[in-house]
Amino acid sequence: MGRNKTFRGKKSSGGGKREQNSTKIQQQHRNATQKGVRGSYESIPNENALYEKFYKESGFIPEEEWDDFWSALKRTLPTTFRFTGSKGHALGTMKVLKDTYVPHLRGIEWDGEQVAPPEPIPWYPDSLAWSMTVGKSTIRRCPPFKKFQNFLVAETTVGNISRQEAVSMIPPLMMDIEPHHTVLDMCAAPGSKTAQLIEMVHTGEEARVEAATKETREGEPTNDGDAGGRSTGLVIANDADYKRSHMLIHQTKRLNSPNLIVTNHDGTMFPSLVTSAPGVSPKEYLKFDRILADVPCSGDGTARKNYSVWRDWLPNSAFNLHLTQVRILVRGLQMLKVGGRLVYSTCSMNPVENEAVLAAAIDRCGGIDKVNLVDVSDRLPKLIRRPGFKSGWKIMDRDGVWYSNYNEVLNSPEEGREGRLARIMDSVFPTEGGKTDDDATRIPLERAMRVYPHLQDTGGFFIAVLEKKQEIGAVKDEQGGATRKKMAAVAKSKPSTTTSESATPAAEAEPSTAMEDITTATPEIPAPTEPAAPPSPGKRKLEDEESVDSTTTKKPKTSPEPTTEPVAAPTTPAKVKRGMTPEEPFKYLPVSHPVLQQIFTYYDLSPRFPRTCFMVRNADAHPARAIYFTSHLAKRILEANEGRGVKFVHCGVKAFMKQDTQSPETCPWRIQSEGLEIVSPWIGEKRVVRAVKRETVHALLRELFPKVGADETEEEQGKRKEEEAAAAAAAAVEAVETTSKQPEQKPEATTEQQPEANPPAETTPADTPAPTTTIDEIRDQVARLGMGCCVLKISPQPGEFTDAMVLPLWKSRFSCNLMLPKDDRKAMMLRLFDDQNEVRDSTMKNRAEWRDQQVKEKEGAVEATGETEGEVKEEGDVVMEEAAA
Ligand SMILES: C[S@@+](CC[C@H](N)C(=O)[O-])C[C@H]1O[C@@H](n2cnc3c(N)ncnc32)[C@H](O)[C@@H]1O
Repeated sequence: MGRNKTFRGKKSSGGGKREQNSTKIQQQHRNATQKGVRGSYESIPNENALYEKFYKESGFIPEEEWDDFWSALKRTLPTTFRFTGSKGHALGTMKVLKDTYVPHLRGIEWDGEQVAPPEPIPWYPDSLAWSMTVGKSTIRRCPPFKKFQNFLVAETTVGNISRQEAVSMIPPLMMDIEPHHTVLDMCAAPGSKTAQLIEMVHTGEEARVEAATKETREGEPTNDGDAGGRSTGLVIANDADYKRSHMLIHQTKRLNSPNLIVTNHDGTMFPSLVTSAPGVSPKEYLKFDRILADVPCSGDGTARKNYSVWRDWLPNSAFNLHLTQVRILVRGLQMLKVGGRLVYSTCSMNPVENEAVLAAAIDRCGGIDKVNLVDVSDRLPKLIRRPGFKSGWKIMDRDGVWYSNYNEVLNSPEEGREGRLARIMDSVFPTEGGKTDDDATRIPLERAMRVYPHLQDTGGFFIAVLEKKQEIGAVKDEQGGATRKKMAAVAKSKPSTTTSESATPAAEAEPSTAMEDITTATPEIPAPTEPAAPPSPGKRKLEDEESVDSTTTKKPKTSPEPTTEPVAAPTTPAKVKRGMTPEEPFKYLPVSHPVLQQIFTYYDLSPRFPRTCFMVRNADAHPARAIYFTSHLAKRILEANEGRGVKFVHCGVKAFMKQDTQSPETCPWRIQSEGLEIVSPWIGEKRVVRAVKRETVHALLRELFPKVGADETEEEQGKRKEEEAAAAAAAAVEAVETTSKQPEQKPEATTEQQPEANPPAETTPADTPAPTTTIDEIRDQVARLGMGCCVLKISPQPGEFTDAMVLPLWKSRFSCNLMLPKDDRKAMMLRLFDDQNEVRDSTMKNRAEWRDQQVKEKEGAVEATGETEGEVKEEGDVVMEEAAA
């Protein structure tokens, strides 16, 4: 790295004179990108004269590579996906792909052509990310691919696989996250990278927890600071858009991380978070070990999947975003610990949004003595990339006129400065050009990484790793220079009609305190206002969004004017827009709370388990429905910042849910499947069922209510049928609730580029005979258990499973039931047993007959679903209702 980049671009015509052909180009562009054109990707021509001119004439791409670059940009992007979850789990699922599916997908010829099987992405560690180029129609019609697709869909639905663009996976890999790190993801929605960050914080956790549980259990006091082997780090995922911050919750939910907080703030003014206890003076503030600033950008590197780039791309989109990008980066650097790392990334290839942003932000923070770029050229050696530009880039305006420096802009015809050029700041131009390589003040911009579509058949991307060397102190004022003042005045007098107004607030609107270093300034939090309406133009096309919205032409919502006033502790939730729900408060339960005590006793929970981290979401701190678990640090932050106006949107994993029970000896708090991995290592043997056999798991998956216990008397049979009918009714209501609870936004799993939305089990005839299975191995154990919730622990054994597993089980009087969502059940049957059969409910017929009889007897007085009234039904779990004892 380090070669000075030269550009072959057409020389600027002096003072920015309009090129002769600019009007023609503009007209061509307008014709090709008529506003309001809607339609499928295929119906939009992959043409945009200005876009082509910009990249061709700029010289960013070496001439000999131009044809490859340009044709790659026009090709459909390969489908790429990543195995998610804890590393052991992800590796296990990946192994199924590798060993079971890929061998059957090799050497296939379809419609007279060789079809390539999926391949691991060469630079992604442990082969956990894969790519495939096979077309949709082949997937739909070619049986081995169709079967493979069923596997992909099932695993994506349950969250073991995430579709994510290959280049988007790079920034987290550059962050070197450790399990104790505090991490901030400043612009996080929809959350593909947040998911990676969370996975990284939890690296090695399973083994650490297992080791911790093997330590002496008896007589150890509850230790508040002891995480029982759990990771002590934290991820704060933030997005300025309220709705999108909720997409983050959906996207990260499957990871069940108690070490995650979701916030909703404008990243340019992200509030300083207090970590010291209330009343402690001086206050202590959170600084981050790692920050990701995956900022809003023009997205011109996403043209292969985002047709709006072809339709709408204009060079001035980048000018509009540049200032917001600089501000987000500067704010991130302020909040970074000395020695900490910040990764800056965009899916744009334009230096205005990349190198120019880095140079401006580093300059504002005091130069490379304070913040420098890290040389990561030895990282991910199989990733082919190009170095960042040292200098030499030029700026093109919307008429296709090139400018080499800011003077050319200032000296351009009057109409330019007052109108079409008003948003060009001097910081979009190179500043390092005059410096030699050994100049101690030179910012080594070449240490950044540029990824181009033609290099490894990906999208375009930009990544830079920054390290904070010293505290920053007060940052330079962006309005300081005379030219900038002039620019700001122009911008102020002439409100923009472009799409990025709120993304580029006039410089003077920014509260200076928000830009001061938090070690030297009184931290301020913008007063609670309506949920921040973010600058939308930079919203990168979601990996999961296949809607046809433009990223560059959408009229943004207006951001509320920020205020620098310190916030008096609000007693009521912030006012919210219609249709948005105010967040419930987070209230931690004292260990002595009778409900917690009941839970601890019933499950014989180890005293080593961090008992102080259970909380509820209501102002009365009343455990009415759900009890959540969070990490210690999340608790500290939520409590220390209560009443400071910080917009916490989400935190905590549901650990226990309230269940209606008629039997007094049954604990009404069942372990929620989300919290199973957290709680199960610490519960006592009296609520554990142990198994090793594959057939036991298969039988429990295939049969909804396997019978347990001895032969029943007639009276017992009646009771069992009563229980099962109630359970079936509950499950029916649950299914309805689960469907209606789907969030509005599509999760990543349900995209157009997703392997065909062609649900496997419903539409695919079973191609495997129903095996004979039995739960004999656990029948007696289950029969001896008291009714209610317990966990099934499956240990690895030669010839059976190779990995340990834990599953939630509900023991009724005469039957048991794996409390798994339907999708999880199906995915497991396919993954573990290659079984596409429907789940069986052999008691259904009996129950239906019995219920009909009851209904007749009561003259229709009892509606099946009415029997579940008052019961808590939670998304994803099959709720079991106990029969009256
Ligand atoms: C490129 S997307 C982020 C993609 C995300 N990192 C991922 O991997 O899924 C940019 C995001 O920034 C958000 N955004 C825009 N302006 C922002 C601001 N001033 N502060 C914080 N977030 C902002 C947008 O709502 C959008 O969700």
